[in-house]
Amino acid sequence: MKTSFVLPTGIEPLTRHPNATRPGQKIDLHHSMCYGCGADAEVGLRIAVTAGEGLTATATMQVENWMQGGPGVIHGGVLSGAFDEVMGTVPLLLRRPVVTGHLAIDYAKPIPLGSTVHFGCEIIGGIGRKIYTRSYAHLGDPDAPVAGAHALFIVIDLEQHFADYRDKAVHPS
Ligand SMILES: CCCCCCCCCC(=O)SCCNC(=O)CCNC(=O)[C@H](O)C(C)(C)COP(=O)(O)OP(=O)(O)OC[C@H]1O[C@@H](n2cnc3c(N)ncnc32)[C@H](O)[C@@H]1OP(=O)(O)O
Repeated sequence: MKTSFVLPTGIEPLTRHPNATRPGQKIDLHHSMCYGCGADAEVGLRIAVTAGEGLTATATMQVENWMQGGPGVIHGGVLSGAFDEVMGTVPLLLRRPVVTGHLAIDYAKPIPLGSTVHFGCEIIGGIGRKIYTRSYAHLGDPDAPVAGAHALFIVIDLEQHFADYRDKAVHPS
């Protein structure tokens, strides 16, 4: 798939944490009100990410009517959010909390409402606090991708990063 995302030189391989989610198991939620994965979010993608071997994962998302952009197809921003969620979850296999620094999406085919989108994702490697990932999406045939993505995630200190915003957090009612 065509992309203009350029990986830097010097990326080093990373190692799965010994206590990471086992292959075939669902990777823990960010939190239950997360737009990407939370079961309690008022509006959300409700994506479940399953750990694969090594630093890989898979996920699925149902394309619901509220996700419409062009007539009959998913909005590009929704798909972008889905890639962000999938790729942002995989670093949990390293047991390192991250936020997105840079996200790049390649849209190859329109995705119809009512589809099930299947995602594959892997961590490419890292440089210091920078973790590089790639992902692709298909509608049932992995040899026919409909979109792809790359992202740079930055490892954060979880408490410090959100310290100024926690009083705004919403909780399940
Ligand atoms: C785990 C908890 C639950 C999280 C839910 C995850 C949901 C899915 C993921 C998301 O959607 S997260 C939400 C969207 N992202 C953000 O809100 C992040 C907002 N940005 C920031 O908070 C800061 O810019 C950031 C923490 C990413 C970086 O700030 P820092 O001050 O910690 O680090 P710095 O700016 O020094 O950058 C660290 C390295 O990354 C590089 N970098 C940062 N942003 C970059 C960028 N956009 N492109 C390329 N490189 C970038 C930067 O050049 C530097 O490289 P070097 O180490 O080589 O000097």
